[in-house]
Amino acid sequence: MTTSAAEQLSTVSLYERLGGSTGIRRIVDGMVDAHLDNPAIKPRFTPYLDQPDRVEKIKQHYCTLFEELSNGPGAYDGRSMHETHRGMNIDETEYIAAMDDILETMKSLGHAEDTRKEIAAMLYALKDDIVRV
Ligand code: HEM
Repeated sequence: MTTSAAEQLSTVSLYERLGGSTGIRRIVDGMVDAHLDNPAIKPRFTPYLDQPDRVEKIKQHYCTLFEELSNGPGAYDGRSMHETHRGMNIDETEYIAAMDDILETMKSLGHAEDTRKEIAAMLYALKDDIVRV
């Protein structure tokens, strides 16, 4: 009996499909580079460039968030999404721009469409804690 690609996919956890902790770090590095190159949201992030320690901490928090969302070993230990983004007055256009950066980074790293869609759905579920809070 042969196993279809869809059946094989369903047996590999999202965390594994992301490439584990190393793969997640690659996504986060690419995503931050993309944010810094994206005119829609770049000004939000450039002020942190002279604080490399803080950028590294934010990246680590992003990594643990992705690990937790994908049922990997990491547990998110940063501030809540609401607390982190409260007072920034982030609008929908910025939110979509950030999502696009993440999904385009994943695409360029070779992640399958199904995997990208799962991440998109997870991130979209966080929207109400990030936009206009
Ligand atoms: C796609 C949805 C988003 C997710 C999952 C997300 C997640 C995160 C995480 C995990 C942190 C680190 C929190 C910490 O270190 O305690 C963070 C920080 C930050 N996010 Fe977001 N974010 C999203 C969208 C956005 C958008 C759309 C903007 C603005 C355009 C934004 C601006 C920031 C800034 C400026 C920080 C640094 C805050 C600080 O350290 O003071 N984020 N975000």
